Parts: sequence; structure tokens; C-alpha cells
Amino acid sequence: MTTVTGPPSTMADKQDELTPMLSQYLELCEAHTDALVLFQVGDFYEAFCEAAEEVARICEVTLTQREDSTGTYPMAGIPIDNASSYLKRLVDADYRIAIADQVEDAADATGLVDRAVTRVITPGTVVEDELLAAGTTNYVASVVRDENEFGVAAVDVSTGECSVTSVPTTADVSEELDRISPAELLVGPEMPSITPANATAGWLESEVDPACFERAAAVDCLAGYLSDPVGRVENDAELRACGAVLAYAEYTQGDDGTLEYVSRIRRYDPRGQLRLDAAALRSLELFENRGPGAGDTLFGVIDETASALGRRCLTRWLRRPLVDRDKIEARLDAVEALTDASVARTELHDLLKEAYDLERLVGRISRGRAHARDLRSLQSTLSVVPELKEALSEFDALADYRERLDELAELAELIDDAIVADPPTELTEGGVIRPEFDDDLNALRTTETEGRQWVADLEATERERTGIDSLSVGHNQVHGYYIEVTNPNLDKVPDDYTRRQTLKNAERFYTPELKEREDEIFGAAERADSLEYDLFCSVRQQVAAETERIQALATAIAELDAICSLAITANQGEYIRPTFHSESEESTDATNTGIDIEGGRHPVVETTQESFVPNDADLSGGEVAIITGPNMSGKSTYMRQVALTCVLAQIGSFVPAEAAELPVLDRIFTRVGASDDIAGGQSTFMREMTELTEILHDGTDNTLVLLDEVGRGTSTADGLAIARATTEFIHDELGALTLFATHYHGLTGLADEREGVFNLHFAATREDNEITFLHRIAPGASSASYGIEVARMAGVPETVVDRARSIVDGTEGQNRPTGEPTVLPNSKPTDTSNTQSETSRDTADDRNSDQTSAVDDDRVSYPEEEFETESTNDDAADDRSSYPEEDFFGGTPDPAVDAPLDEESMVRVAVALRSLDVASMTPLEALNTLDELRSELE
Ligand SMILES: Nc1ncnc2c1ncn2[C@@H]1O[C@H](COP(=O)(O)OP(=O)(O)OP(=O)(O)O)[C@@H](O)[C@H]1O
Repeated sequence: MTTVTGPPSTMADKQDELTPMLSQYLELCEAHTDALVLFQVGDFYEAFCEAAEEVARICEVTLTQREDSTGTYPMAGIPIDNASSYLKRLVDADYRIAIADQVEDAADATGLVDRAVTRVITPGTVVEDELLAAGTTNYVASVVRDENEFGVAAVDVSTGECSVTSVPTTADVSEELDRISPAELLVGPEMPSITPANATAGWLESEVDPACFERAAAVDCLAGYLSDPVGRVENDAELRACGAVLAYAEYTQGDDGTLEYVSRIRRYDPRGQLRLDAAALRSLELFENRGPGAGDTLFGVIDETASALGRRCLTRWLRRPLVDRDKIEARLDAVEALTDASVARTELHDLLKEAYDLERLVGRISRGRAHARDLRSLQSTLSVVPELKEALSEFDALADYRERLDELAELAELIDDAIVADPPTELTEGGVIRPEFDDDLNALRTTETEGRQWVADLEATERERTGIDSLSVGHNQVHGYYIEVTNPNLDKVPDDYTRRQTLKNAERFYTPELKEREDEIFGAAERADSLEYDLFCSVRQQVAAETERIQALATAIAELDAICSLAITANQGEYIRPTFHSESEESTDATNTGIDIEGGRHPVVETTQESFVPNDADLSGGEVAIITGPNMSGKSTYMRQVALTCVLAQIGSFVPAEAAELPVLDRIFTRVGASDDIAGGQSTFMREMTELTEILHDGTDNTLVLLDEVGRGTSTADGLAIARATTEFIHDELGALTLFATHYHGLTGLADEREGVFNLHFAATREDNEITFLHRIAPGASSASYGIEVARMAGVPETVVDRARSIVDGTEGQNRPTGEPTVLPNSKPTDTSNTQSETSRDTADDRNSDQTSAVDDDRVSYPEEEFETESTNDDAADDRSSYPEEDFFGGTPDPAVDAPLDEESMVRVAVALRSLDVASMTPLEALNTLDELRSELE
């Protein structure tokens, strides 16, 4: 078996005979068995044996060979100067990479150069800017079980953000991990397997020594971060998860101990935020859109941030909306202040564009990996802080942000005094520190400059002294400074010239003084370069000492940018400020705990459509709205816009509506029916039911539940039964605000039985088989799905569409419901007085009267019992041979088929019909079977 990580067996077999370098490589592989070791040899990182083959394949570099007395080994290398893009490919291929650097100068080494693993790059612990997308988070998380609690911790090693929590079940663990969305996961011992609930998400599960998860090890590790680790977390599960993840982060950064910039470990309670599980994140398309418009997400609409800091902050806000009213209102106040002030907002936005990614920058500074340009970036960000404060001074609602904007003036001054305006990235070759910053440096640079000036003047002086007009002074790396005289003038060369080099047409010389000056210049330059490096490190250290203050400033700028982004969105999208029911109302009166949105819009769909029809939503506490209507009429869009309005409001954003009065929700559940779900692994119906179980267990009267065609993944009868029982349970037991879109018109009858259940529908008009969607919500139930019209619009061949229509028309002749499940209990006769022009419901009573749109006026619902009798009565088959054809198919015969019926085929058809398990058939199967049976008769 070939192993890409761990010691290569071909080398291990000859361990004692290997050259010192290969034996050093082997040792490092043995010490990092889980990683692909990249071994510095001069300007390249090399891999050997199987690892070399893998590096060559993934990085598309040439596979070469290394020979020594023990054999020939495959070798592949990537250039160190340009390593990032290759490292990214390896990390994307889910490899952990141990970087073994030369840790002593090859020139100083006697024998083998010392090498050590200076960092391990893994998907969840990448810190290199080139390997990370701007403005994103990148977490490594850990999970461990301790008695009845699961601890979940996560750290973003690039910024130092670290958080920890604990939850009681594995389902909660999955949910929490889906919210964190880590790139890498460390799983503690004895943990059940945890799979992402969101199949599109994914993480690399890394194995770590179970000892890292032990309590004592965790306390030890956390002691470097917290003065009282045990007191700062809620339980041992949190302690162990947090200890393990930080120990792993330290290991990947070269095991130099505590990561100083992880200065705040945030302990949180998932119940302290609006909980959005993976299904909700996915189906509300907050961050990802799986449809054709991949970029059309809620985040895409509200992200007007100017900086990477702001973008990361807004992402965090949207992943974890608030439930604390005061905090929500404070954000809304700030957004409102900026929404109303366009000039100040633009000025602020422009200033925020100047802010560098301080969170990642401070990480690099603290890890000692920042170069001079990073410090200049910090300085230039600090230099806009006074202007930012000034821009905020006119807003009371932003006073808190203003106060938190720490100018860090002394630090800005230090960097400005020390570091040149446009420094090189290389730190050891000078040109980084201003000479005047340090007296010794100044003296050295003066000596160097004066020396160089003396050399520059030498040509003229020597020409004059020797009378050789073509004499020139030059410099090269090997011989240093020289005076060059062409062959015809050699007789004029003075005695104090010493020959340095002979060329074809000239000789090169030096003089004792030139040599002396040269030594002086290079000596001073070398010492100045090295002094500059020391001074730079000292400045970097002084900056690192202010890590916490810089991080606090970064947070303030990030939040301000996020607020500004929300204000820009509100202004551009004509959003309004939502209001929340007061807490006292909530506890006493159910009618005041509902959702009341006037003229609401879907924040994303409205940006992708030429025109969008606004709709109201009026749901009292605990009410269930059953929404029916044709396919494509706007049911899903409507439900999602209600949920998105609540999400936006709870992150402190304005909302796309004319008015909105909302509750503070604790959770949003969404369950979208089978065919809308492309999740892999589980059967879609199974998955649907698992998610439904969660809703029914965990929903509360502050929960919003969206059910979109629940039950569709199974037989019609079972699906309807599940849908009905679910609705009853949610209404009777949970009291959760619920929107239920369905094609099961049988559900609409529930409105008669339950006070808090009411019907809404989307209307459409049909003319000459052309259907027009009005996208307008109206009270009452609809009874048409227009599935056939939608099929035609989608390009289903005309023959199939015509055939389907003739079948439907046939059933219509028998007063059967069309294009929808046929089991309709308690439906009322059609009220044709209701037209699609109705846009809102008036009273609770009105909305419970069943109504259909004008286009449905010839459709009458069909009672469940009748349907059951006809389709499942076993005895009926006996008499079927004598049925007139029209009755048998429930419709007018196709005029093309008027040949007399052959009795034998009728019996075959009857037998086939009898054997059908109608209850487990999908409508499409039923249609196909019907078509086959009909062909049989023809
Ligand atoms: N209020 C609206 N204004 C304008 N266009 C809308 C509106 N609502 C929906 N649409 C458009 O109609 C399309 C279909 O909407 P949606 O998916 O919500 O229908 P649906 O009733 O849920 O369909 P199905 O029953 O087939 O799932 C949307 O993609 C959007 O383009």
C-alpha cells in the first residue's frame, strides 16, 4: 500500500544507510505521520517517494529523482518563493502539510543544515493570506462528549476568534456545526459519528491524539489563555473541547506555546440567538443558492460592506441573529441614523474602505509573521480612525461606536516614525526602517552614503589624476569596486593601482583607499541591515503588545461597517424599520404575538425580477396558515419572504415592506418537500421526516415554522395524513406560527375544525390555456394546481400535455378534482363570488370560508369516502366487463378510439387495475399506468 503521509517504507527499510539529509527527512516524516512533509532544500520544498508522486500530480510539477548509495527515490519540489498556489492545491485536496524549514543559515552550518517543522498547514488552520478568501472566516472545530453534554469549540486561527458552547444532543451538535461551518473537525474519543446536516457543507475530520481531549490537558492548555479556565466555562465538555482545539491550533503554528492573539474566548448559549438550523440556512438561501442564480442570496443582497472586517462581521450576524430586544433596537437605531443621512453615510463608507483586515493582520503580528507592509497597513488604518470619529460625531445613536474607536495614536506614531512609507516585503535586506529612527542606524547609513558618494566622485578625480579620459569606476558582486582602464592606456596607470581582474580589452584595479572605503561601505550596510531587522522586530513586538486594543478597534470598525452596509441596503432597497411587540404584550395576548407585515417583499427575488408583487402577512400568535395555489404562483416565495423579514429584523436590519410588526422569534424551522431537496445520503422522505420530528419536538410558541409541501415524498394518502396530523399537532400542542404551502387541498378543511387554522391562496388567470400568475395572496383556499399548464410552459411535449389534459378533462366531466390529490375532506362548495383581486383578508372568520379563484369555478371538491370506494373496492372488478367505456375511465372517450372493445383485454385491464396499490402510487405513476391500460384496450 502506498502512503503519502508518514515515513516512506522504501526509505524506512534502509534507515541506517541513508544520507544524513534523507535520514533527517525520514525522521520528520516519522514525527508527523498525519501530514505530507515538505522539506526545504535551498529554494524548494521537496517531497520524496509516494508523497512526491502525489505532489507532482496535484501541483502539476515535474517528478524527478534523488539518488544516493541506498537507491533512487522519486522527488518533486515546489518553489518556496511561489509556494502559496501549490500549497492551496494540496490543502484543497484535504492534505495536512508539515513545512520543514531550514532553521539555520546554510552558510553557517557545519555539515547538515538543521531543519524543523515550523508549521502544519491544514484546511481549518490556514493563516496564509494567499490561501484564504478575503473577508471570510475559517474555523477548526472540536467536539467531545462529557457525560450528558457535548462540548463544541471553534477557533479561527487566522484572526484568533475563539468560541465555545455545549449542547445536549448529537442533533444539536450537527446544527451547531452547520452554523459554524468549520473547514476541519476534531472529534473526541467515544463520540458518535457526526455528519453535516447540510449535505453541501463538509469538513475534513482530523484525527488527534485522544489525550488532547483529557480534562487535565485542557486545563493546562487553557491556563495560557484564561486566568480561571474552569470558572469561565459552563461544564467539562466545554473545557475539554476548547482545550483540544487550542492545543491543535498551537501544534499547527509550530508548537511555540500559547497563541497570544487568541485573547478572548467567548462562551455562548445557542439559545441566546435566533436558531437557524442547516435546513433553514439552506432553504432560506442566506448564504448559498443552489438554483441557477448562485449569487442570489440574502447575504449577497445586504452585503454592502466596505472592508473584509465588515464582511466577516455581517456574516456572523446573519448566521446568528439576535433575540435580545435591546441589542436589536440598538442596532436598528444605528442603522436608522445612517439610513437618513446619505452624505454622512457615503463619507463613512469611503473611510471604511481604507480599513485593512486588522483581525488577520493582528494574528500575523502576534505570530511574528507580519512584514513591514503589514505594519504600514495597520498605520494607515489607524490614521483614518480620527476621521471616522469625526464623521460619527453628529449621530447620538452611534455614540457607542465612536467611543470604541480607539485611535491608538502612540502606536500609529511609532510605526510612522519607524517604518518607511513603502517598505519592501523582505525584512533582512534593509530599506525598512527610517535611518533617523535610531542614532546608530543613522550613523551607519551616513557612513554608507558618504562612502558611496566618495566612490561616485572617484571616477572624475582619477581621470584628472591619471589623465585617462576613458577610465571608469564600477562594481560587481564578485570583485567589489574597481577602476577600469582600457589596454591602450595601461602605461598611464599609477603605481598605487593594484590589479584585480583582467578582461579582453581592459584591466581592472583597486587602490588601498578604494579597498578601505569598500570595506567601510559594505561593513556599514551589512550592520545597518541587520540593525534594521532587530529594530523592526522590536517595533513589531511593541505593536503585538497592544493586540487586545487592536482587536477591540477591529471589532468596532467591523460592526460599524456592517451597520453602514445595512443602512445602504435599507436606503437602496426602500426598506422600513420593523417594530417588535412589547414584551408585556407577548406574555398576555396571543393576538399581539404574531407577524403583521404590510406590503412585504422577498429581498432576493425582488432584485432578480422586473416587477415584484408585494404581499401582506397577518398571522396572530399560534396561527397556522394553509397556503394553496397553482404551481409557480408564489407560495414558496411568500413563505420565505416572511421568514427572511424576521431574520433581517433580528439582525437589526430594516426590512423590505411598507410596515412590519414582529415577534422576537427563538427559532425558524423550514421543511421543504422532497423534490425541492437534493440532499444526498438518506432517502429524501426519510430526511424530511427526520427534520419534521425535530420541529415537532423542539418548536415553541415563539417559533416560526415553514412547511413547503411536506409529505410529498410518499404516497398521496400517507402524505396527506402526515401533513394533516402535523398541522393539528403544531396547532394544538406547539402553538408555533406556521405557514404551510401545500397542493393537498384536503388540508384546507382543517380551517373549519381549528380556530387558529386559516386558508390563504394564490390566484391565477387562465385564458386559452395560457395561465397568468398574479402572485397575489388572498384569503381562502384554491383548488387548482395548473400542473399541466406549468408542464407545458416548461416545454413538456405537446402530445404528453394534450394527453394529460384529456385525462384531466375526462375526470372533470365526473366532477372529480383535477391536478391535485383527490382526498378532500370537509370541503365546502365553491364560492365564486371571491375573485383574485382580493389582496388581504379582513377578519379571522372571513378567511376560514373556503374560496376558490374565479378560474376554478367549475371544480368541485370530491369527498374522501367516494374516492376510496371507487378506487379500492375489490368487488367492483367482477362487474367491470359490463361497464360502459365512459364510466370506466371516468370521462368522455377519445373520439379516435371508438372500435368495439374486446372482452379479453377488458378482463386483463380489470385484473391489472385490481392489483394496483393505488395508495402507494405517485400521481405520475398513476398517470402512466392509466395510459398503459388504455393502450391495452386500444
Ligand atoms: N410576489 C411575487 N411577485 C413577482 N414574482 C413572483 C412573486 N412570487 C413569486 N414570483 C415568481 O414566481 C416564481 C415561482 O414562485 P414560487 O416558487 O414561490 O411558486 P410556488 O407556488 O411555490 O410553486 P410550486 O408549487 O411549483 O413550488 C418565482 O421564482 C418568482 O420568479
